[in-house]
Amino acid sequence: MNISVLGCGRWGTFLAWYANKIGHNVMLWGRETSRNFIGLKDTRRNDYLSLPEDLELTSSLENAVSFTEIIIISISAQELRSFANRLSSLNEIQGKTFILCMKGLESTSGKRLSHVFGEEVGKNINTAVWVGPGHVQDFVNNIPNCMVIGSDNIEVTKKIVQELNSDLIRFYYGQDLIGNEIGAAAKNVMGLAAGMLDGLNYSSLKGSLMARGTREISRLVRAMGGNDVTVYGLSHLGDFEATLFSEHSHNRKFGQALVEGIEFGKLAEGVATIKALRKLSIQYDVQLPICNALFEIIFENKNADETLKNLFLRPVKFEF
Ligand SMILES: NC(=O)C1=CN([C@@H]2O[C@H](COP(=O)(O)OP(=O)(O)OC[C@H]3O[C@@H](n4cnc5c(N)ncnc54)[C@H](OP(=O)(O)O)[C@@H]3O)[C@@H](O)[C@H]2O)C=CC1
Ligand SMILES: O=C(CO)COP(=O)(O)O
Repeated sequence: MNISVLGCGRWGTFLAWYANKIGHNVMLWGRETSRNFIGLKDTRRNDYLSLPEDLELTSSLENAVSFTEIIIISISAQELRSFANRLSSLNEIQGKTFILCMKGLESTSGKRLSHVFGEEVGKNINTAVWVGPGHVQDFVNNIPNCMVIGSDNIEVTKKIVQELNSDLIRFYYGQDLIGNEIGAAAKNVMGLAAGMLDGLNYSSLKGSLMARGTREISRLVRAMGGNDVTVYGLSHLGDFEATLFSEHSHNRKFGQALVEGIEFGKLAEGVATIKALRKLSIQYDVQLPICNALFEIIFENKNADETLKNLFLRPVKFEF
């Protein structure tokens, strides 16, 4: 079938490459002035992969939307609202299925991305999310992984999975949008913490971070009406290897660079997500001590070593 991908950064370009590889006709959209887009047009490659000749590139949003019934979006999460607003002016979006391949929450409101998208584009469209572990560098070397696709409509979820499943990506049907979206966004925040631990020579603490981080996020998901078990699935815990341990993770590298006093220039979604989680922590009256410590380090310039060590001074409590 025809598939369009909107967003030609690291992940969007991979998604287009993947959809083409498994047999779909693909159109990849990027902004006309985008360095990513211009580079792809000129060389048909980026730092990670080469695009086959039959994959179409366009900078016309109208063309990309008219091309297909299934449209994948992968841009910076904080830009989704304005981008969705732009899409909402196109009549062609009516009745189509959009798949959000992003990991974040709106930093000013704490809203999930499917919520933000729905607010801007209205009701007469289907929205799904596609999250879970995976780095371009691994997939293009034929190393498979498992991911999850979820929506509010199981028939929509099944149809997307049927079109996108392959021996490179095994999909599971998501059953809990709240858990999948909060989990996917929050794993980036845990990735920032992991990078700080690496930079401070406390890498051995990453096991504890995994145990206490999942617990903290599962409390929030439950308070928000989701299923706390989802946090232990592919969208959160299942993504820890790719984020807390991988040399490819931008969030982990951001955290490490921060404590080493180096600037990290690439998109680390977890940074904006920390602000969203702080809002949700207050709104739902759930304590998020790890996220809170990261807020203090990143936005209040507190000393990372001391602030992380302070987590040890909290009162003793039951594990579960
Ligand atoms: N396993 C997974 O599920 C993975 C998911 N991701 C997620 O994918 C998302 C994108 O990450 P990544 O590709 O690494 O980021 P990049 O920075 O590489 O790409 C971001 C893209 O967003 C585009 N963009 C930004 N603002 C706008 C806007 N207002 N309108 C249209 N396009 C815009 C940029 O355009 P331009 O080219 O013009 O700069 C760029 O192409 C993130 O949410 C990330 O968490 C990332 C990796 C793996
Ligand atoms: O989501 C990802 C892996 O699943 C990518 O993580 P980073 O954005 O930290 O590189």
